[in-house]
Amino acid sequence: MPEKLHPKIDNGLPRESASFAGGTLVCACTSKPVKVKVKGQIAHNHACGCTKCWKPDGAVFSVVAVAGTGDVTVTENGDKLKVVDPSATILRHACTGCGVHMHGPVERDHPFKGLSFIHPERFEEDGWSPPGFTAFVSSIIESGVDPKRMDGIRAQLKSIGLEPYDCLNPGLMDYMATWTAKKSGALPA
Ligand SMILES: N[C@@H](CCC(=O)N[C@@H](CS)C(=O)NCC(=O)O)C(=O)O
Ligand SMILES: [Zn+2]
Ligand SMILES: [Zn+2]
Repeated sequence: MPEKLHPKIDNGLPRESASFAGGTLVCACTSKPVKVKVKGQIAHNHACGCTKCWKPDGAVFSVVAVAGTGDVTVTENGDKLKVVDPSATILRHACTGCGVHMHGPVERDHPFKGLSFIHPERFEEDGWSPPGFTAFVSSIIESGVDPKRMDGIRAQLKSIGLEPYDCLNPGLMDYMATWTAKKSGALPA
């Protein structure tokens, strides 16, 4: 019996459209939903197993991607948003009505400064770039997943083509380490 990992990855990955030029993220409230416009295609879409990223009911993983913070604009009912943890790197703005995280800018000195984390499943439109890997897989245990299920879950992720990593993927880990090395002087800036 396969695990229910996330509705957008359990029945085949969503298809990217070359004509997708951005769209509108909408929260789950039936009245006065929060709307956030995103310009352009998203980047680094992935499944994330950490306890901090928003997941739909019943999902083991979140699906989360980034856009340039300058391309992300709250257009409706932004007064319903509240930052979940102001001390976190990602300032996750959650809807106080339904709990969906609508955007999460990184504003502090960090390799991801200037990027905003968003959940593309909340787009009204199709065509966004599908997830390409899975991050923070071991962290699902922190949400209560029995460690005995991990081998099966990792195998399932591999079969979907979402290579499981316990942190980020090698490309992003190298990018962050390069930023840190340039800051410390270990590599030339
Ligand atoms: N094991 C931790 C990992 C949390 C974590 O480091 N999450 C990553 C992936 S979203 C991150 O970059 N967090 C930065 C933040 O939460 O601001 C958990 O599951 O809570
Ligand atoms: Zn809402
Ligand atoms: Zn996460």
